[in-house]
Amino acid sequence: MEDSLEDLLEQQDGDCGDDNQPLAPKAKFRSSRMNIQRSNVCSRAYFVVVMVFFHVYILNVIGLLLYVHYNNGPGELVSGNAAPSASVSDRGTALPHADPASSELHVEDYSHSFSLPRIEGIRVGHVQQVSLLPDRTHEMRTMSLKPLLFEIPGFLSEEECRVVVQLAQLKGLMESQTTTPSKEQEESNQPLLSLSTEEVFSLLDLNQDGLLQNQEIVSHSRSRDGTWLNPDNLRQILTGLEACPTGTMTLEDFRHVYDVSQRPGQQQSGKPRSHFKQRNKNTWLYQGPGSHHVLQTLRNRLISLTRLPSTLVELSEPLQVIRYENGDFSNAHHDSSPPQSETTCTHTRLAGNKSALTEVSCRYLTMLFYISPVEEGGETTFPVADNRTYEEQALVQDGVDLTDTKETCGRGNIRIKPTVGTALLWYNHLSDGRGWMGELDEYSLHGECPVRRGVKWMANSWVNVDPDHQQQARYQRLVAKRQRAKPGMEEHYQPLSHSDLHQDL
Ligand SMILES: O=C(O)CCC(=O)C(=O)O
Ligand SMILES: [Fe+2]
Repeated sequence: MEDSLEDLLEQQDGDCGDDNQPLAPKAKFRSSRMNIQRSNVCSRAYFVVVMVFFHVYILNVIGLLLYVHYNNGPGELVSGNAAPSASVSDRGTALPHADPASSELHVEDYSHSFSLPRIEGIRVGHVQQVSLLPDRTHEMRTMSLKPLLFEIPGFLSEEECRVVVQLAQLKGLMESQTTTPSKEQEESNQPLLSLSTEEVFSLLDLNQDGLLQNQEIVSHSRSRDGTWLNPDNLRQILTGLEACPTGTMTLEDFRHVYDVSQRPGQQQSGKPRSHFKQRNKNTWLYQGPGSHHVLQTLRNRLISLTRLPSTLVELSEPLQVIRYENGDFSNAHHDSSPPQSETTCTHTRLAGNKSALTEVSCRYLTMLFYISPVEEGGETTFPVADNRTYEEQALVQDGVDLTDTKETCGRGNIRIKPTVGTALLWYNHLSDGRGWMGELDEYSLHGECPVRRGVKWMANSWVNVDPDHQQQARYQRLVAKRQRAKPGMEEHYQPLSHSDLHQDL
């Protein structure tokens, strides 16, 4: 009986085909037990279990691949060709276009996949090597963590700086000046800068066609920061414009609306007037295809360094070039605005139905370039960088106002000397914790100390992002659609918002 069982087991073992060696007689019984176990291993149930695990594993791998695909793919659709991390070629590249077929997708279907990379600061003083040019690396030093601020010496060569200055001079600069309003001015609601109605009209009329268009007025939303037109003026002018049957406003129409908006008691906002003060001359340089290769290079380096989607950068404001003369300065301010339900971003306004809301600048990050040597003064100050807490009231201590760079420049936490070719990069907003732009980083407060000797040239590159990512997606879809509707326009393509209002060089 035992023999026949053993025979049977040995036969099964043989079926497995892995051990047909003759066994020594003493080991025979033990070997039979082992054979029983082996025969279990080869059973159908075991085979089924292995196959189930195998299939589950394969399904997991496929699921993971699909997840990665759908998280990257649509992001690129909205964002265009993300530039390769910090290694972009120094030549200007063609403007990437959204894939027409994919852009038919519903906005909400892919809005979750937006993501804005951030450079790691590690700690103050940390230096990282970045490769922006094929033949050299740059050192990027962390200056503060609140805000996340970096300094990159030699970001531009001296020759590139000269080109940018010359392009700005060729284009021509516009005066930008605000003065401290006196108490009486505040009370009587006089404009911050006494400009005649004709002068205000002319400043607003960017294309100088003798008519004001809606776009021209809304592009001045920066006046919310205290330049020569305050938000109440702006709202009243916009309302007046909307009432014009032609959709444009002549000087006569404007005179009526503007003069009324200047009368005491007409200011609707109860908010205190901004104390932002500045004096400089500035202009805007388009950086898209067809522009000077140095301007394109600059933008490509920004994309490369920040790893931001290139379309996002390409749809942002043009390069602002500023000239500060002796005594010129800008008081401490934020370049961007806090996300609020009663405001909307200027740059995405064309895609929105939020025309009743106040338009504000939405700038995820600032890149500031020093493009000339400065003999003395002109430092960039970050008065509260890396402070333990931020409180607006604490900015004024013992009668000393830290936002008043004219008086208190030396007291700021960080003061950066302008060195030709150096770039500063900082994030104006925190992350929302989901990879998109969140709250305004209050610590990004900064200003410019008065130029004491010589002239200072600098440039600002702002990357515009709408905190409402669906609105940003709608805007980018609209631009892509407009591009498709104008085949052959690629060579001369300009972003819809700001560049439409500034002549191309
Ligand atoms: O010139 C500087 O150092 C700062 C300028 C600035 O903050 C600005 O233009 O927004
Ligand atoms: Fe600024």
